Amino acid sequence: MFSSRIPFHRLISRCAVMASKVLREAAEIAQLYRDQCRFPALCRADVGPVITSRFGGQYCNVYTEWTQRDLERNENVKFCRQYIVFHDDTSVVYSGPSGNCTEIKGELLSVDSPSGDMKAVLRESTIKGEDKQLLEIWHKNRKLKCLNLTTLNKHGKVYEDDQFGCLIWSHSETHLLYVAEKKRPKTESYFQGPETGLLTDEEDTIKTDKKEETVLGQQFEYYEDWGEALVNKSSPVLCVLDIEGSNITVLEGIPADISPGQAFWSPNDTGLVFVGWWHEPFRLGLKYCANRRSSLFYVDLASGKCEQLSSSSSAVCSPRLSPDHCRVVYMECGVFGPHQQCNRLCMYDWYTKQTSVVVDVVQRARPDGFTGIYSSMLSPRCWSADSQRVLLSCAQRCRKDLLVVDTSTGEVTSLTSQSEEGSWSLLNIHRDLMVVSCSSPNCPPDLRVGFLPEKGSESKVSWVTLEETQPQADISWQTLNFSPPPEEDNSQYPGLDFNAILLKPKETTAGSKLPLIVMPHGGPHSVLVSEWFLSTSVLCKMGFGVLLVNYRGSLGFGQDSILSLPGNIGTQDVKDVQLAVDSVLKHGDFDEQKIAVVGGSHGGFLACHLIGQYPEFYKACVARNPVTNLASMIGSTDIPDWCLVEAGYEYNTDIHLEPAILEQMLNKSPIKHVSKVKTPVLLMLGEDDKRVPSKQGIEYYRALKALQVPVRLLWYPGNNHSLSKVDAESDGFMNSALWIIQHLSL
Ligand SMILES: CSCC[C@H](NC=O)C(=O)N[C@@H](CO)C(=O)O
Repeated sequence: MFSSRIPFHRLISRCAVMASKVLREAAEIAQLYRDQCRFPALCRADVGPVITSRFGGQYCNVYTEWTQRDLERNENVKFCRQYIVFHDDTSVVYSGPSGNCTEIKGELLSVDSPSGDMKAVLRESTIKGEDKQLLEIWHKNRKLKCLNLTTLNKHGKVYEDDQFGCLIWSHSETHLLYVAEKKRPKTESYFQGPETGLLTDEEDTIKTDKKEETVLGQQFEYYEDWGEALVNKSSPVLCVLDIEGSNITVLEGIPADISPGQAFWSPNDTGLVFVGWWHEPFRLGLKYCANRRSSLFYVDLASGKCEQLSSSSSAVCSPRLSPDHCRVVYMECGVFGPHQQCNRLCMYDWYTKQTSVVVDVVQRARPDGFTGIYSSMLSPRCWSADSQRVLLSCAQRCRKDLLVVDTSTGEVTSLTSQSEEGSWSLLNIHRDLMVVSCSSPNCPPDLRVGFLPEKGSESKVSWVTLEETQPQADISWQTLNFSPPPEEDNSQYPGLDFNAILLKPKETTAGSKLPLIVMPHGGPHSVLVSEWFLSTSVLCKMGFGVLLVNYRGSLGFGQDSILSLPGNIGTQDVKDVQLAVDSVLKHGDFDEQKIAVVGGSHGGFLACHLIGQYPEFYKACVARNPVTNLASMIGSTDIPDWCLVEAGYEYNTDIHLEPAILEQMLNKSPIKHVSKVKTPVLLMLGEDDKRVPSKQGIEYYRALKALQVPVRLLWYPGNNHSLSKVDAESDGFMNSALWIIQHLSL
């Protein structure tokens, strides 16, 4: 059994040192997960008006909102905490919390008026057993008004999502703007209404001052929606509330083929500026898809005239008005093609009506290291006080940095590239006071404020921490860079490199080898930045090494890297991940027999590919809502264009699928390699996933069953693509960890 050339005692001791200690008991893992869940994440920050005290000192209030998983209540709780910041014109003099945390319940949206005197809240509430949406107006310590929007019945549900939703005060503070679903006709069956075919609903007649028509035979009408995470959101309308008169106007004049969202008041409140997405001939999923044809529009309130302000052939998002009300910045990228790309930062001059490109698409990293703009959204406010510079946070390779853009020169300067921390997120900026959050793979998010230094002194920003977090001493992390060997270089896009983040438990027994979990991200045009993740920190504390791979095609490395992948999925990305793993193994810290792969969506696609293409290598696999067969997915996903583009074809809404195209899609899919799989697979599927319908996972499950490869399927009702409900996420984590422990024989 043993080689005679190695003495038996040495073999025993070698086995003993090689076995690294991993936490295996379910109860202990659950306790660790529970402990790590106690670090909240920031989701919003607002800066209130500057107040000058009797003694001449200036101060302002910083309002923050946080979310935290509550495993006992099985929900994500949201709470707020406020801070007082005393400052002079350029620096923070004193700061501290003003009071404790308060849980926020039932609020869908809330916003202070520009002066800070009033507050508007959109609330959901159950009244006499029925769900209602209420719009409340608060003034100082009083609730001035509460409108029951559901009963008023001027429109459907108010949109509270990031894609379309908004709740915005007019500059005059007399009106509020929001987006809601268009009112639908009341319907009844041909066999339930009176024979006249037209009914009136008395209750609605009273509430809406108008006879409401009931149409017959349309109860089963299909309304397209905007896909994954935007279900039942079909036809948004812009709504304006006149606060004094409690009057709601649903805006007309917006072209019938446009869905409006992300709206705000124009200078002088003469009209509304919004992003309009074209929805003909049909709607495609919008979440994670910045590449949908859309433009900036202005609708004039007096005339109802609607004007298009940006190009008809691009995709735009996040328009933000400058403090002097003269200019609007927004991000723009190409239509169709990769779902997330390098953005252009554009600027529209309100008075000259001229548009300029402030920062263009970056094909390759510039000599100063700038790789382009990859933010999915600009922060609610992003302008410097003098309306000259714009601040944003975005991935630069695998680190999220704070960048300042000078709008007159297009010059980009990083505020954070020299810092030691992992990644930075801009929450807000107001009168040059920046509110940011900073985290690392071993340090949960903190909260800091600092003044934007004047141009030329950007590196001199001095941060004041309002909420501190401690780095976790038992986790170490590093960034690793990789260059593909010549035979894997992309001839169309030569010389591209990529990177990975490696997390390791700090304390390891000398000579022992760690088990390794490989995690490629989804998208594929997405990126894993060096920030805090709950699951990776728990796995690392359990005793695993974790390798997060940003293969070629990831965001943050230049547009060429993104463009190098479509047409090459299933090969280039798979080989990049394997190269990263092989390189890490060469350093000898990890046990080659104890490697697992975990991924969701396109990351699940890669996990399934890796176990098919490297059948002896991975000892356990976990796949969340994986893409397993592009050819069978194209007809059922909310983003069929993804299948064609990533398979290397152009997409048109009237595309006719040829057998050769379907064959290519099949060839690039993990199912093609399934007969070689030996690795035990844990599948986790969301019943309501519109992006990668659960049938993808089931197709793979059946194939593995037929091949007698160990497979287990976890089915999460009420969950969509992200499997992010608290019980699904925590159950998924526990089962993944235990699956890996079992099949790595730990
Ligand atoms: C047809 S679904 C393609 C995969 C999916 N892409 C975009 O939604 C994906 O990988 N999603 C990632 C996020 O980008 C995920 O982790 O869910």
